Formats: sequence, C-alpha cells, structure tokens
Amino acid sequence: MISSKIASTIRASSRLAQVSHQFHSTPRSMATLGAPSKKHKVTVVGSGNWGSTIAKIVAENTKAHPETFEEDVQMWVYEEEVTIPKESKHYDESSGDKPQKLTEIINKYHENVKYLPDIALPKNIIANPSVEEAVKDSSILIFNLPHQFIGRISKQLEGKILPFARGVSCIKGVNVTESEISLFSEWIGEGLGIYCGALSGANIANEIALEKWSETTVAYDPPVIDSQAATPTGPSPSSSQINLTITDTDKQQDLKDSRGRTTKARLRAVPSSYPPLDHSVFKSLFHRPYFHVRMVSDVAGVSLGGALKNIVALAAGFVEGRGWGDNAKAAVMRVGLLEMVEFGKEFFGHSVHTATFTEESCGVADLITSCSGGRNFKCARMAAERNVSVAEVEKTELNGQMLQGTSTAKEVNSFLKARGREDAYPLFKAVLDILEGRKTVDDIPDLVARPDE
Ligand SMILES: NC(=O)c1ccc[n+]([C@@H]2O[C@H](COP(=O)([O-])OP(=O)(O)OC[C@H]3O[C@@H](n4cnc5c(N)ncnc54)[C@H](O)[C@@H]3O)[C@@H](O)[C@H]2O)c1
Ligand SMILES: O=P(O)(O)OC[C@H](O)CO
Repeated sequence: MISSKIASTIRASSRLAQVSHQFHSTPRSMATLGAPSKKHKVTVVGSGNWGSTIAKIVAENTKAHPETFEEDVQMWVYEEEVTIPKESKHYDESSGDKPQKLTEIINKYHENVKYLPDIALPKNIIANPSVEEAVKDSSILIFNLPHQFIGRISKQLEGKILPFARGVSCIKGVNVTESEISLFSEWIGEGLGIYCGALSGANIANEIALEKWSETTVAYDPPVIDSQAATPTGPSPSSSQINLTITDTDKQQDLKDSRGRTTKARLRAVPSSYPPLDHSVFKSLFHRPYFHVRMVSDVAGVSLGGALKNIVALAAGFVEGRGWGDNAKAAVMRVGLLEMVEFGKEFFGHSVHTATFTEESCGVADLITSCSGGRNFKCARMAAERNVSVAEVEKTELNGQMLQGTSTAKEVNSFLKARGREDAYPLFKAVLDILEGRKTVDDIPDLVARPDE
C-alpha cells in the first residue's frame, strides 16, 4: 500500500517535471528524469570554405555525442560541375579533366576539392544538392553561405522545415533593405518562423580545417516559452489544466528581434521528446579541442562584429598594399573598431554590449585576424599593389570563394546615407569611395581624421 502510494507520487511528480520541462526549456536538471526519445538531426546549409569546415566540426561532434545528435550531418551543396585538379590525390587519369558533380565528388572522396581542398571530411557528412531534402526533419539548421545567396535559399525553405527547429547563422554580413537594417540571424528567424542564433569569431577557415587552435563566439538567446505563452483554444485553463491539455506544438509565443520588436513570426517550443536546445547542447555541437567555443547572449553584437570587420579588413589591405606599414594598419583598425561599436550602439541600441566587441573572439580578435590573413584583406592588398579593382582580384584569385566586405561596404553605406549618417562613419565611407573610384588610398588619413585633429 505504502509502496503503491510512493509509486503514484513519483509518477505524478515525474509527470509534473515533464510538463515543466516542456514549458520552460531549462532542463539540464530534467536529464535525470528520463532520457528524451529523439535526437537532433543537424543540417549545414552551405558548403563553401567555411561551410565545409563547420560541417567537419559538427560531424565530428555528432559522432562524439550520440546521445544528443543523429550521427549523419546533411550538408546542402550548391551543385556545380567541378574538374578535380591534377595536383589532387583524387585526380584519376582515366576520368582526366572530365567535370563531375561536386556532391558526387564529396560523397565519394569525402573532400570538397573545390572549396576546402586537401582536408579529409568525416564520412558522416552527406552532401545533398537539394536544400529542401537536406533540411527535412532537421531540428538544428546551420546557415553558412555567402550572404549574397541567403535570401533565395531562405525563401525556398519556407514551410519546408520542422516548425520547432532552431538555427545558427555563421554568415558574416548584414541584411539591408531600402533604409532598414537587420541581422541575418533575425531575418532568417523571422522568415522561417524559428529562433536563430549566431556564430562568429577569429576564424580563418583553412586554419581551423587543419585543426589549428582557435576560439569562436556563439550567441544563442531564445525566449523562454512558458505556460503563459501557450495558446490553447477555448477559455483560459488553470495551470493544472494546461499541464494536461496542451501538446508540444501548441506551445508558442511571439518571436522578438534583437531590438525587442515583435516580429510576424511565432516561436514554437522544442518538443520534450528531444534533448532541450540550450547553451550546453550548442556548445557540444561546436566545441572541439582545436575550436573553443564561448557561449554568449548578445546576438546583435556577435553578428555585427562579423559583418563590419570585413569593411575594416579592406581598409587594412588598402593601406598595406599602398606600401604603408603596420602603424597605418593599426590606425585603420583602431578607427574601424570605434565605428563598429558606434554603429552597433546607434542602430541596435541596448541589445549590443560593447564588451562583445572588446572581449570576445567575434570582436577585436576577429578584426585582428581578418586584417592579418583574411580574404578581404588579401584581395584589397593585391588590388592596391596591382592598381586593379578588388572585384577583379576576387574573380581571378579566389576560385569561386566570395568576399563579403565589398557588398557589406555598399549596403552599410547605403543604409547610412538613407539616414544622413554616412559622415559619422568616415572609414566605412572611405572604403566604399575607394572601391568605387571616388577616392584613393592616399586620402584615407585625412578622411578619417576627426575635425579636432
Ligand atoms: N572562409 C572563411 O574563412 C570564413 C570564416 C568565417 C566566416 N566566414 C563567413 O561564412 C560565410 C560563408 O563563407 P564561405 O567561406 O563558406 O563561402 P565561400 O567564400 O567559400 O563561397 C563559396 C560558396 O558559395 C556557393 N555559391 C556560389 N554560387 C552560389 C549560388 N548562386 N547560390 C548559392 N550558393 C552559391 C558555392 O557553392 C560555395 O559553397 C560568409 O558569410 C563568410 O564571411 C567565412
Ligand atoms: O577571409 P575573410 O576576409 O572572409 O575572413 C574570414 C573570417 O571571417 C575571419 O574570421
């Protein structure tokens, strides 16, 4: 008798705990109450230099954490015909220079011979040319492609993803439409009706693919979906009724952007049958011995650092290509960092923390690495050395990889201009003026000097 009472009390409290778990996503403590029955399936949308590197990291971790993730990782590949270069170990005399589908090459040789050559990819990465198929049933979506293409892909995915999926954007750029600006993480999130965080850091992909140590910053701060936010039909039930009547998919609430504005999307709770998607799960998805992750909540700061440093890296390349020294480069980095912080504060307000720029990998560390060895820096340097345009260098030197700084400079300046604020960001403006031939590198010192200097 006593034991059956105890058993029923345990059952009741376990039920309560389960319900509390469903509503409050704070659930490490719940792990002891019964393992979730489902695992997270992960898809990487994009397969360029960074997309393939992140897929490698994630696939190593899905294999290392089988209790949380399905082992296979889908990687969407923009399909193209590729000729395996003669110097590649996969070059085969018999097929010679015959172009082959990139997805087939990746799935056969486990290497992205075009965008990440000579790096062995884990066999549990499945290259998929159909983005709709690649995201099917995935509860974690990692967006990692040049920002120029995310608009079309995101549209294609509307209605095709799990409604309770969560995203992480590794894209370094900002979304500018007419006179509005938003983060890609929140724009993807609103378009697809999911929460999307951001990953950014001092992360030159080729170094990380070779497993040379680096750090990164992951921002993830979804709203807690609580019982108040649930939307049952009919009269408002008491909390005990809610426990009994609301299913996982009913639980949803308004999705707000980083500036606290309500978007048109509703956010759905992750069903309790899955491991909760909290900081510890995302850390276990991205952290490797050679890739150290710091989790933060400032999605705007992380995203803006990654986007704006690309403009500054172009400036650093220009001054080095002009033949000036490290002092000149340090000067544009100093001014650039100030403009990055200022921009965040002016247009994203309190949601941006200055410390994200000054203390995290996604801020000053990314600025330093990008101005030392990034593609924007190198292409701008070559352009200044050869007296040709950056676009021309991009075309001839990058073998299909894409710069983000040139379009970001244009987009950010058009946004500033629409608000009459371009003179407040003289380095950002100078970079666009040089790209478009209105100014030269020699003009930079005077352009960035403050009136009292
Ligand atoms: N490469 C790096 O070191 C690095 C590091 C950190 C962050 N990032 C950021 O990651 C994002 C992705 O960069 P990346 O280096 O993986 O890309 P990348 O520069 O290698 O770009 C090439 C990719 O674009 C794809 N592509 C080409 N045409 C396309 C089309 N019409 N539609 C869709 N896709 C098309 C190609 O298939 C390829 O996957 C960028 O925002 C970049 O700033 C890059
Ligand atoms: O090569 P870039 O200039 O696109 O920069 C690469 C990474 O963003 C550096 O962190």
